[in-house]
Amino acid sequence: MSFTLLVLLIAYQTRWVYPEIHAYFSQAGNLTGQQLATRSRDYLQESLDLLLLDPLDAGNRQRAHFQMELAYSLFDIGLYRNEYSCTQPSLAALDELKVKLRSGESVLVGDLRNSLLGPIRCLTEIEMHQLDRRSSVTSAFVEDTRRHQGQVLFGSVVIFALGLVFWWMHERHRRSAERATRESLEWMTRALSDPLTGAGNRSALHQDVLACEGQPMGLILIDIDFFKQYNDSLGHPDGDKLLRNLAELIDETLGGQARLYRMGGDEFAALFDCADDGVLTGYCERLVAGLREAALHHPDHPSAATVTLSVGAARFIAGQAGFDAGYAAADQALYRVKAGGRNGWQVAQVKVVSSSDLNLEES
Ligand SMILES: Nc1nc2c(ncn2[C@@H]2O[C@H](COP(=O)(O)OP(=O)(O)OP(=O)(O)O)[C@@H](O)[C@H]2O)c(=O)[nH]1
Repeated sequence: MSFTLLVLLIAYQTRWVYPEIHAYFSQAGNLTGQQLATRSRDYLQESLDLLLLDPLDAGNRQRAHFQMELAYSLFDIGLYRNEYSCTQPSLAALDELKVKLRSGESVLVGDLRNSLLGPIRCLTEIEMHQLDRRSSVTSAFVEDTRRHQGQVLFGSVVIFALGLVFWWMHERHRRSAERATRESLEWMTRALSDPLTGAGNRSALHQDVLACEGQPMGLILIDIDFFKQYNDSLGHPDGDKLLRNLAELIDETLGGQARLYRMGGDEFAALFDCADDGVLTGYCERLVAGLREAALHHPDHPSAATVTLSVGAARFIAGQAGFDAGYAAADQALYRVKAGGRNGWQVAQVKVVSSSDLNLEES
């Protein structure tokens, strides 16, 4: 936009200002009219000087005649004849004098004054008038140039200001778009995460599985044993603290390679790329070992002094059907651990050739 305005300003300058400048300089009459009159007057002055020196001397008369011819040719132009009334009588007086000089007729000093001083006065008048005209043309040109410069300066300032305004509007728009994107990202993150532990929620797990469509994945379901008793004995705030600590512990234990989710209550899930059962077994063992090492005190555990977990795991091919089957298998494995007295882990064997032929087998 600013660029367009700048181009228009330049076009205006080229179209309107420069032709005006040319027009001023092409007024040859105004600019040279004074010079012709000056030169013509000089020739007449020389002619007068020669004749006053000795009006009878043939050489003087001849040279004076020559000077008069020169003066005459510069004096006898349309501009002077049309605009200055003294021109015609002056040319006539010069014609008369030239005839006298050519014919050898005697020329009186009084005649000289009438014949030459008149034209000299006329030329002086023309000279003065042309000078005035030239200076008025020049000052009009200077004034117009100043006005145009003012217009260009004003235009440039306006264009600069418009540029600033457009930049500011663009910047404002960009910032508000950035803020909206950031807010919607934050909102989406909040919508997909558990506010207590910061882990993902059930929707996030679902979304992540679908994003890995077709890949072999591992799923571990983790449930705290006797968490109700923990809460009852230490209170819910401590129960919350345990949930947060466990989320961190599981994350660290799995080496940050698994994504962690809180499925609700005291149940967590871990999801990771998993090409074979060895990886799944390895993760379960690391979990149990990590928890044992942390030795988190449980004041009301019926069979242990520390917090224990029940873990069920399964492999599956990512996708809706594969996940449903894998989740059900891991959940059943977890149930079997609970039923078997808790504090342990089990891996459900699932055929993972394709999502259609997933098949549960107990490990
Ligand atoms: N502190 C706290 N407790 C919660 C939260 N969500 C659920 N609970 C509690 O977790 C407990 C879950 O109880 P149960 O489902 O019986 O599980 P459990 O006591 O661990 O028993 P088992 O799993 O059979 O060993 C309940 O007492 C819930 O009140 C929470 O966000 N914070």
